Amino acid sequence: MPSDISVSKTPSSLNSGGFCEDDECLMDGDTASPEEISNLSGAVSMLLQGIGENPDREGLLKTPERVARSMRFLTRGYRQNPEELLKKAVFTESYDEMVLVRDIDIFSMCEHHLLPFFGKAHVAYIPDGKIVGLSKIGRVVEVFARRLQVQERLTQQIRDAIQDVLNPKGVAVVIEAKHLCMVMRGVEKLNSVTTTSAMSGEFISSPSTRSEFLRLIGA
Ligand SMILES: Nc1nc2c(ncn2[C@@H]2O[C@H](COP(=O)(O)OP(=O)(O)OP(=O)(O)O)[C@@H](O)[C@H]2O)c(=O)[nH]1
Ligand SMILES: [Zn+2]
Repeated sequence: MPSDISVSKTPSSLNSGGFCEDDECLMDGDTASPEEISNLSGAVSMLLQGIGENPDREGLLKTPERVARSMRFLTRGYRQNPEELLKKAVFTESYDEMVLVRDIDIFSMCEHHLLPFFGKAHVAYIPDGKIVGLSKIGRVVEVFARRLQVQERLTQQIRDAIQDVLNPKGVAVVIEAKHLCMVMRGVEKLNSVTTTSAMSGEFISSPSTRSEFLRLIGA
């Protein structure tokens, strides 16, 4: 097992819900203890042996720890609280037209094969007295994307978090993504793109609002 493991945060920075409480961790930090990295590295080492590799050959010596840290990064959304993130930048404003953040890059991992899916998210809401800092929309997308996912659930979780914190007149989320489990293995459909949507409030009740949103994202 690697002996030179440094950690950016101790488990004591986690609250009772398992989420990080301080700002750095809420945004980007990791909370891995040496023991967690060590356990994960051990599992990767077994995986290497399982595919017939020799984890002790030179090129693979540091791979278990690298993969452990990489997996922690790719799943860091489990340790971040999306609602707390959004609440950090909620402002009172009378603006009541649609706010749309388009073309947000997403990288997630399918829970079936642990392979990436990636693409764009488009997120809109219609404020009802409260707006949110624009970057927080991208951050909330990131929190849910950095977990093992299916695209449908990812889409709904983003909608629900924004709806719950802002209580706006409506939220709309569309995700367009390419799944590597359908591209580099399995059915091997290189150009397939999956689109999912989740909406609430006026995006459901008002066909013109929904159409405006779909037109603005070029759907
Ligand atoms: N609905 C949905 N399905 C997904 C997502 N990511 C991967 N999948 C699918 O999950 C399914 C798992 O099906 P299984 O038959 O259990 O697994 P498999 O034998 O590896 O399937 P193939 O990919 O068809 O080879 C596959 O159809 C994948 O395409 C996602 O985000 N949403
Ligand atoms: Zn998959």
